[in-house]
Amino acid sequence: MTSVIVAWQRNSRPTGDNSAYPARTPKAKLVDMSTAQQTSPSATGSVPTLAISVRDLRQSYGTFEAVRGISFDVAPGELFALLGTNGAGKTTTIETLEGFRRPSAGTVRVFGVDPYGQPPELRERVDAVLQHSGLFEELTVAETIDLSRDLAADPRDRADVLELVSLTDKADVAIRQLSGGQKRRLDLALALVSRPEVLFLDEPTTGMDPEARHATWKIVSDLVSEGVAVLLTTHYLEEAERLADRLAIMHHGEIRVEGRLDDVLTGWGDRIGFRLPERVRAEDLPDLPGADRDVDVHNGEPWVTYTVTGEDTAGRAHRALATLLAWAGERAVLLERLQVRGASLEDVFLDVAGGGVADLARD
Ligand SMILES: Nc1ncnc2c1ncn2[C@@H]1O[C@H](COP(=O)(O)OP(=O)(O)OP(=O)(O)O)[C@@H](O)[C@H]1O
Repeated sequence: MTSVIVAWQRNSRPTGDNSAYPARTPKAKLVDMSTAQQTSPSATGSVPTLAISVRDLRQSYGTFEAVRGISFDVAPGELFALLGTNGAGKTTTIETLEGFRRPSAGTVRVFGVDPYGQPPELRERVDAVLQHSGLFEELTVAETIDLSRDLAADPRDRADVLELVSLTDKADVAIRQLSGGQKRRLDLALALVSRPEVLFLDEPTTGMDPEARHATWKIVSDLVSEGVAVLLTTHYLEEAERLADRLAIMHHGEIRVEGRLDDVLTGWGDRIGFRLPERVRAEDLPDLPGADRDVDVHNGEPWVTYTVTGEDTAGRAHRALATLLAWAGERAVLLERLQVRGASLEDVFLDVAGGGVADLARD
């Protein structure tokens, strides 16, 4: 009985729910991960090729609409990163996919099945690292893992799981004595015990030191290589850059940008930047063909950025740079710390957070 409570608590949201939680029950069926995704039928009897499918999802808390008509898919062996500003609706989306909330409108499917209430055919195949883990503070690490193992049909060995997350030397330590980052690693360990085919990771590396974070990235990429579908939310953009096959950026409940990282960054243009020379006024800077100019303050210094977007970005950035260098040469102006670079995910994110971006790179 205790183990059921632990598993339920570990996957539950503590407050403010808008629907009753379905209690988790012990897992009973053995799942062969190598074949399950090809052979498990959907509710309609067809063989779904998508692990996760979200269509026109809307989710409201009372009169407040937290998720406003989003759609995306995740295939087996793919990691999809859901990024976004605070309160954008990422956790709400994951909780809906986990089966904790019924959509206000639209549909969500996991292997073709409606996840609401965590139906038995999905319990075997899905696990999560949620933002609020709900570990029992008085239990040891080993006892906690064992309780999760009791619920799994084909659990990983306790020693293997502990080694995977580098908690072997903490096996006999009580949860209350773990650091925040160690607790997060234990959360991940618990999600790995049951060998899930779909893994929801809601800010899984928050509180981890850089080494633990890198180790977690390796674990997650190995899982994806083995065919696991992962839906990740994170505020660490580097994490998304390292792990994501595709990503979406949410803002105010909507997906504003979606696509493969390379496509998104290419669509966001190239940047030519330099420190504003002392004897040049911002209004005296040249207009460069096909480039938008912006002057602001970076690290306390005036900084000029020309952004080139649209068709043939590379060619136009090249021509803009040539024009700029000719202008500087004619005036004997030195362009300090001159740089030409592609857009970063941070550029895209900040544009989205600042509003005013057009949807781009949508599949
Ligand atoms: N139980 C709830 N009752 C009412 N409003 C809620 C509830 N849960 C979330 N919200 C609101 O819904 C919006 C989306 O919240 P959500 O937690 O999904 O965002 P998020 O993208 O995960 O944010 P963060 O990055 O800060 O974790 C927020 O405005 C939040 O205040």
